[in-house]
Amino acid sequence: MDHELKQITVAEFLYKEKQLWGFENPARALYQTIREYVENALDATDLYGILPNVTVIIEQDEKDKSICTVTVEDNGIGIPPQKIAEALGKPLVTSKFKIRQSRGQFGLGAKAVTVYALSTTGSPIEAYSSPLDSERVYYVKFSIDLSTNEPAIYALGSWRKSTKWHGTRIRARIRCNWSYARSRILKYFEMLAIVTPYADIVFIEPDGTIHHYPRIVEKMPRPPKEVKPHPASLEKGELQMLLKRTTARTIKEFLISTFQRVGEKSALNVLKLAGIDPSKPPQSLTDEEIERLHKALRSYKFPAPSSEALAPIGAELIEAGLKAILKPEFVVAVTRKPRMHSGGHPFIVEVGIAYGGAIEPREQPLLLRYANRIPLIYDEKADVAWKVLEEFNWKHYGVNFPAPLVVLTHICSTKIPWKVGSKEAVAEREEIKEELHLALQEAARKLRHYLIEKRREEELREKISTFLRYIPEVAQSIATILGEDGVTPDKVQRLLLDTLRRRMKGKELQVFEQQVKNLSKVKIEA
Ligand SMILES: Nc1ncnc2c1ncn2[C@@H]1O[C@H](COP(=O)(O)OP(=O)(O)OP(=O)(O)O)[C@@H](O)[C@H]1O
Repeated sequence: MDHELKQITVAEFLYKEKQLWGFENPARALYQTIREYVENALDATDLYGILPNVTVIIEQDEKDKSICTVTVEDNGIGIPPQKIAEALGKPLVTSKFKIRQSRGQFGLGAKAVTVYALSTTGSPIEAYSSPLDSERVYYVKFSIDLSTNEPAIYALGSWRKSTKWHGTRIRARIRCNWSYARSRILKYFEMLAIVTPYADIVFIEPDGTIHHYPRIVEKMPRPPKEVKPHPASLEKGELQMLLKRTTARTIKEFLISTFQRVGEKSALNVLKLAGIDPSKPPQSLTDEEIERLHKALRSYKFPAPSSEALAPIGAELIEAGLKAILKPEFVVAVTRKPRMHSGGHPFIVEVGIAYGGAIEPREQPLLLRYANRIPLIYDEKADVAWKVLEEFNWKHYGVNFPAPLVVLTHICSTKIPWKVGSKEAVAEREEIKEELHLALQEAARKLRHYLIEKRREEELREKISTFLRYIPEVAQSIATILGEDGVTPDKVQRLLLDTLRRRMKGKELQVFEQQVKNLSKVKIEA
């Protein structure tokens, strides 16, 4: 039997399996290209405490409308000159293999665009970058050599800067379908503006139409900190790798220096549980000992992981974003406390609700999903947030459909359990599902309270207006019946209103005064 084995490079894999990375057709590929570049632009700014300015331009070829050039510019930290081609042209190279929340996670996004450009138009990518504090701008024109998995460089250059700009500008020429992708891309920017109200984003369509999402707040969420791994979060393979690489002299020292939440006492307890001598060198552990250590780390009750590596958006910013973009009459947001999923990965769930105002009534709530501040647009029904929303009973919260209701969900974590590499749906994890449900309940309770108040006010308005409708007539009749000098309908009306006023207080009085104003207006006009 012929059993020929062949190994392909990661670049070739990206080339052959485009659909896994969101490049399955020209419309989706255009959207995915924008996403990958914009998310890199935001990671290069807000993760480092820089208020982002991001410009995105799509141009269509004059002769062939199915070819687009996408340009994305940011004011981020830039890429060191000698690393530009590698960062954007060598698969699995990333600065984000850290335990800290970021939009990027795999080290593949920009490379998937490079490969897609190569496979559809054959064009290289052009990148300009000026790192923070650099006097120069660096230019690289590159692609990927599929057979070696290395960047293929076509041109290099650098020059002195004439402005203070720092950041990265990247340009890709790809096969696209602008008219099919347009609505999704616009939705993406709108969703992005909601959770990034501290960014200034400009998007220019091929016909020159400019969409500007201005910065509406100057305050940014605190950038997340890099932390050590939590001992319960590791797979056995990862533990093996760390044991191989460590410079610690004993296994006890290894545990204390490698992980968060492990001190002298817990290290000794875990090693006792695993039956391993604390003075043993880490590299000398047998496979069986590693297995026992892994089990002991998983079962030992360590304190919960630090949430410093997470950067939730915060209720205040979510509310500001929802208000600015959707113009609702009511908005509320909830940020839950940190928890762990899949053993030891910390996560935080946030939920926002916007109701009424400019929101169109729909048969079901409009769901806006986010993970690590990335808007998620495709594969809605495969997402854990969709499941939670589907099972939610809105009747308990006084909402009857059709209703003008938008629900925003945000999951942030040092490790988002993505369903596939294109990062469009979050997999179901019991802990995440539970938190989403609790956050939704908390926000929906506030909506119910608002709706009850609103209904009460409407009833009150109705009651008072019925009252007031008859007052001029009654005043007129009383004045006529009394028929005394000086008892005018006006005087009687004022007397009646004062009597009513004395019996009211709070909201009731407020509504009454509003309606009295209208009443006298009608009279004057008449
Ligand atoms: N605009 C940018 N500014 C600064 N650095 C950038 C920029 N774009 C890319 N990089 C660097 O290039 C690296 C690789 O980017 P790439 O999009 O391939 O992967 P990633 O963002 O790390 O992960 P993912 O595949 O999940 O998106 C990034 O980790 C970052 O270090």
